[in-house]
Amino acid sequence: MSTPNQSRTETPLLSLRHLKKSFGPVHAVNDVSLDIYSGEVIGLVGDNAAGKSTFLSLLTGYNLMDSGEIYYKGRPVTVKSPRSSRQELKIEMIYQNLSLAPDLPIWQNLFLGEEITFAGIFNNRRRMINESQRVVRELNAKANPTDLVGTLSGGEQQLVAIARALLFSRELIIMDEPTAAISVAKIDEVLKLIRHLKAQGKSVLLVSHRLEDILTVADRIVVFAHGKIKQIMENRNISLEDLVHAMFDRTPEEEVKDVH
Ligand SMILES: Nc1ncnc2c1ncn2[C@@H]1O[C@H](COP(=O)(O)OP(=O)(O)OP(=O)(O)O)[C@@H](O)[C@H]1O
Repeated sequence: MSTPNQSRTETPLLSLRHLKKSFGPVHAVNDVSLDIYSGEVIGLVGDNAAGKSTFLSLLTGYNLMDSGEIYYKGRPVTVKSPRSSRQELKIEMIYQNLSLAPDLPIWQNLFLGEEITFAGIFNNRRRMINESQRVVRELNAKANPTDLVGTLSGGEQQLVAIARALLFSRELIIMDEPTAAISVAKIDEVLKLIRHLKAQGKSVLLVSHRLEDILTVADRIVVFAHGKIKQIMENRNISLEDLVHAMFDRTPEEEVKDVH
């Protein structure tokens, strides 16, 4: 197994090698290799149609790759489905729309599809509520496990989605535009949660068009363009201008001019 990042000696949580996925003539992901380490936050950026979502879908099992290899802690894994991504790669994907059921209480949302049962038959409601209480408290949320998700604020709903990752001991949390649908006041809370996950040794892959969020929390920034990784930047003293330049080869002023 070749390593694109020679500077670190520990075994990566995930090693991705030469991932490829095409849709007809479109090479959406074209020979992407990346190491993801435990306890790091990676920001994923790129222009529209750069291939970010397709790349993530190969990790979460929603699309099957045409070729390439994925190693979990050095062991080769074939991702066959979303379930195998969750169970074998320990990935939790948090979508922009959060994919929560508003009419169900927090505890049922947390255990949806992965219920704790008595001998595989009856749901163990009491245990699921207790476990939910534990993770909700760990995240310093004020909500109760029996509260309906639909009654929670956008920020609290984020928390429920993140609590799922803690509950099932996922190791990589992928967040797709987590700050797009919430108020500016709540953005800091989400960034705080990302730091909390990192402090727990979890890895976070953060996709966001809010580059200031990426610059605030990411350890490394991966720039996608035309289905490939164009650049991997250590997030040290990077300015917004540097990042925009890496993404578009243009200055932010030129970007703004183009938008108007
Ligand atoms: N299911 C699909 N069928 C056909 N083409 C697809 C499919 N999914 C993605 N593509 C194409 O693959 C390319 C990469 O798209 P992708 O959604 O991965 O980019 P992205 O970087 O996530 O873009 P955005 O930031 O706009 O969401 C695009 O040209 C897109 O049209």
